[in-house]
Order: sequence, then C-alpha cells, then structure tokens
Amino acid sequence: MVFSQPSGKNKTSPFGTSDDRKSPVPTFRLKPKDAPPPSMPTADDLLESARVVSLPMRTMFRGITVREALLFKGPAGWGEFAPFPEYDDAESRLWLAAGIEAAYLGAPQPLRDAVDVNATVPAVPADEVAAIIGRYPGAKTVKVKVAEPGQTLADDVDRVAAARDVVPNVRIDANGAWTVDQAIAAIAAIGDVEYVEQPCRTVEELAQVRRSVDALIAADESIRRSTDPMRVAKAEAADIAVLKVAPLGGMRSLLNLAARLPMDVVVSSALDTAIGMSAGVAAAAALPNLHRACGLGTGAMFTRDAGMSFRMHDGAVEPRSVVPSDDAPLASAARRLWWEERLRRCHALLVNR
Ligand SMILES: O=C(O)CCC(=O)c1ccccc1C(=O)O
Ligand SMILES: [Mg+2]
Repeated sequence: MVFSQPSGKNKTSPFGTSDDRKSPVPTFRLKPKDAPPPSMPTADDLLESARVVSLPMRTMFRGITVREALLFKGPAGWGEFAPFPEYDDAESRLWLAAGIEAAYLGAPQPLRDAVDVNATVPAVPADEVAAIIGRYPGAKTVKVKVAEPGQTLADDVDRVAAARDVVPNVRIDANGAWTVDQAIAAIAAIGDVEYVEQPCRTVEELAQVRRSVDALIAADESIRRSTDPMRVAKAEAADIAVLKVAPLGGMRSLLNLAARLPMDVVVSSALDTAIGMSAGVAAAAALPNLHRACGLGTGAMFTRDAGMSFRMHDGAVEPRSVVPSDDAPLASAARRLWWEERLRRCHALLVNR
C-alpha cells in the first residue's frame, strides 16, 4: 500500500492494482522504515495550492500550440496534472496518480546523475530542421516526427535526411499513422534509423511490420494507451518500449513495468512542463538499465516553461526538483475552472474504485 486510506473501505492504492482491469499499472510497494505512509490527499488539498499554466509552443506539435497543465504542491514537492484535453477521465486518472506521487512521495533513488536526451523535431519543412536541432546542445540522437496527416512520404524522407546531416543517429515516430504496407515502404525509403516508433496503430500491425523489416520497432501508444502493456511483449511486436510517467500512473509504475518488459526502454515526455519533466528525468535516472537517449528535451518546444526548464548540456539533462516560477503564464479563469473540475472527477475515480 503506497498510501494509507482514511477508512477501511477503500483498500486500493491510488496508483492502481494489477487485478484492476481498468488499470494496467502494477503497484509499487514502498516499505517506509521510520515514517508512516502519507495519507491520500483530498481534491481540496490538491486544489488549495493549484495553479493552471498555459505555455505557448514554438511550433505546433501533435496539433497543440498551447500546453495547459494544473500544478499542485505536496509535502514532497510539486506535481503536474496535464492529460491532453481529449482524454477521458478514466485514462486521465492515471495522470493524476502520477502528479500525486510526485508531490506526496517524491522521486525514487537515482542510479545515475545524467540522462542522455534526444532532440525532438516536429513535422516541419526540411529547411527548418537544423535550427530546431540547434535548440538541443550536444544532442547525439534526434527523433523526427513522420507520417503527419496532409504530408507526403517525400516530406518525411527530406526531413529525416536534413536531421541526419546534423546528427547521424535518427529515430522516427509515426504515431501509428501508417498501414503495414505503407510502413514497410516508408521504412525502405527513409533508410537507416535507430528505430521506428509506433509505425502502425495496433499491436498486431506492429508485429507484422517488425517481422518484415530489419529496422528496430518501438512501441509507444501500444503501451501508453493500452489496458495491457505486456501484450506488446507477448506478441513480440517491439524491440523497444517508450514509457511515459504520467500515462502510466507515476515513476514507480514506470519502473515496475520496465522491470517486467523484456526489451530496452526509453523514457519520454508527454509534452510535460518542467514540473512533470522532473518526474520523467527522475524515473530515467532510477532505471537499472538504460541504453538509449530519452525523449525528455521537449521543454525546448515552449517559449516559456512553468519552472526552470531542463536544458541539455552535452546531450544530457540532470535530475532535480522543480518549483513553478512566479511569472509562469497562467490560463484564463474559465480554463482554470475546467481543469479544477476535471481534477475533482479524476480524483473521485482514484479514490472510489
Ligand atoms: O519522445 C520525444 O522525443 C518527445 C515526446 C513525444 O514525441 C510526444 C510528446 C507528447 C505526446 C506524444 C509524443 C509521442 O512520442 O508520440
Ligand atoms: Mg511516440
């Protein structure tokens, strides 16, 4: 039990249990030595310190030009609640569990003091690629978005080639947009890459592509938005698992899942503000096995961040806690209300399951 419960009625952890079909996330059991576990905060506790930030982005990314997040403070620091607006409450409740973990339990013990990070290149024209990579000082790996709706394979080939001219190690992310045949053709046309992230939507399609090409395949949405993240492993559908703290319900859930997956893992951001990024970097720093650059540099996509952004040095970032800046841009009163109500609904789902 991670948290003690106010009554004997709710014996579940806010971070989910492995026997709950709605929660794929295994519970990580802390064994506190001298302190009793903190009790589960109420929604009012969380909202007392809450602020809702609204961060403008340099380039549109997954259809977003402004990133909103609700931030709250607990005894261990600040936590972030920022599920994408279209996500339903059942899925969003895991993001709340992650924020509560950060604010009330804090980060797990780090095993390394720096985490290699990739540059992230949105689906921009090829002539903008070098300038974007320039925002990631010392990056040794670049992740390039491909298969953007409305664009062509030639756009992808040109964008990847432009990235490869600056940094030879390129990975691509199709966000599930290709059919199996399109993926096979696109991978052949694009050429040498570190790996191909989520070429198609389903686990079966990933497995089919993986059997048909030499390139390594990474699973993102097939883990992040699945009720059974282990299915990717059972179906031998991927060589690499891309894991994100918030959609998996927290740092400890991520570490637990990573320990069960028989493949390399990469920790990536969900376009987190610096508060959420701190949890991603902490999870990456606590992984016993980490062999590839993580997608934790996306703070460079904001023109302003919620707190001190994780700036890369020599291609890496260092784990640390982050507090919101007093001058972080705030959302409108109407949007703040929308986030508060969403938090209350997700909190109720976490407590009364
Ligand atoms: O991994 C990275 O480099 C950045 C993170 C990223 O691409 C991302 C950010 C928000 C939502 C989805 C994704 C994704 O990997 O598909
Ligand atoms: Mg992805």
